[in-house]
Amino acid sequence: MSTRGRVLVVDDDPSSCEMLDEALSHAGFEVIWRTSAEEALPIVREHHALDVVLTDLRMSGASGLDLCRAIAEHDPALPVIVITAFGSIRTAVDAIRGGAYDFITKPFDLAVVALALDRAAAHRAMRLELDRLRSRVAAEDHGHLLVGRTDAMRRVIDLIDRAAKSDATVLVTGESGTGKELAARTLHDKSPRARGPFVAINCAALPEALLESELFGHAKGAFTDARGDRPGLFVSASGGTLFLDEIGDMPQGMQVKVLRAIQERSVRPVGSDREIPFDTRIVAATHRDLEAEVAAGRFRQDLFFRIHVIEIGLPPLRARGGDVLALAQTFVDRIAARTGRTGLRLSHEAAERLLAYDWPGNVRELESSIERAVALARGDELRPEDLPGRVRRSTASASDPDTSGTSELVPLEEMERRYILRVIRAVGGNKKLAAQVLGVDRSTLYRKLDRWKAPERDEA
Ligand SMILES: Nc1ncnc2c1ncn2[C@@H]1O[C@H](COP(=O)(O)OP(=O)(O)OP(=O)(O)O)[C@@H](O)[C@H]1O
Repeated sequence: MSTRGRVLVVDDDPSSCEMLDEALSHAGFEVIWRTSAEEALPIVREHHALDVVLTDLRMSGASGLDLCRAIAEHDPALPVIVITAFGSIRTAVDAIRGGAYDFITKPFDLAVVALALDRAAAHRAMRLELDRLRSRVAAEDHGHLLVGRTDAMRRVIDLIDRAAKSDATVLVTGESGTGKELAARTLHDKSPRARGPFVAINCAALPEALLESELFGHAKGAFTDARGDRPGLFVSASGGTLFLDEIGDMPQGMQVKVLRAIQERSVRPVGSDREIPFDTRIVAATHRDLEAEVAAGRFRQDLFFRIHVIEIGLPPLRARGGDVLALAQTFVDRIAARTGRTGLRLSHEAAERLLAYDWPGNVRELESSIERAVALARGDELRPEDLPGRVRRSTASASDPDTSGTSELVPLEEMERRYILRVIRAVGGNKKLAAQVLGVDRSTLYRKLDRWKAPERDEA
């Protein structure tokens, strides 16, 4: 049976308690009563389902005000209504200052008491709902955290921390799904601009004309649909960060305009002759090798230098094996928090498959594999059969073409090729670092890779 709420009545006069009990129960409340603050407090501590406390102010022993303070400490969302003698408004004011939600003066009308209780119970419900939403948002915020304990990720996180302190333009590089956008967002969140907007746009997803008006804005009448002036993203991200995703895919015509905007720190909206200044930090990202794009004449060198002030390179997931399970666990926990399935866990066998697989789609692929596994799992344990086929079929030997410990006899050049690819993989695809490890210069490394004409991923 649903009631109007559960009330704890506290009064040192048992007959008052009995009277309130009878009247309020009759009005549809569930009543518990105690004749002292000392006896009431354990009820507050143990009774989690209380909606409101109704207490007399003056009692022998601890006062209603003392009770108020103790409750505020133990359960600040539990409202307390104090009953004061007529004419002692000052004490009522003191009670409110001491944390009481409301006060009622004696002699009271029972209908007024019931209304005050209703209001307090509704307030309690709202506070609880707010707390629940807050913790959900906090859990989602948690989703902004870059998970990573391997050296490769620690270096990335350290670089983000340092870059966040400056206002320099940053280029985030890495294969698809390695967390470039998340890194950009983390950089923004850690920067002095954190309170400003974080605006992201995918430069590869829009046709050139649309991209231009999105980035720079347009004046009223600039084209058929332009019914009013509209600021572009460079301007609307002022005070914050503009994330230009897939900048390597931006058409050449736009590259010139973006370069000019970054240099001048102002934009001219489409169809306008007015310059609008902006104060926006630029973070760009690409999955392409921009240096190679510059060499091939597809990306402007001057723009490359502008955006390449600090480079944050995200290693592919296969180069941070130690993070795979931590990430998987994070995704499992996140789904568990979202759905209330607190018992979800990875089986040992499933964990082994996750470790053996080489994740060409990187963290995004891992995330979607976990989502799928949770959706398919029969119980709380995620089993290998819940994973996508390609992950399920992976075995350590297939994913780690080692150069040692194999009975296969191969020509020296093949051995060299395998070893070079392995080093490249181990350093997260960073060719400069790979060349250093191998003790050759970068051009030698590129020449060899060109000769084999096999992208290193083929091997993985
Ligand atoms: N280190 C990490 N910790 C936690 N979650 C991560 C991490 N890296 C990536 N993710 C998650 O993986 C997914 C893909 O990340 P994100 O979109 O940032 O990748 P991306 O490199 O920008 O991808 P694309 O190149 O395809 O745009 C997101 O859901 C992101 O939250």
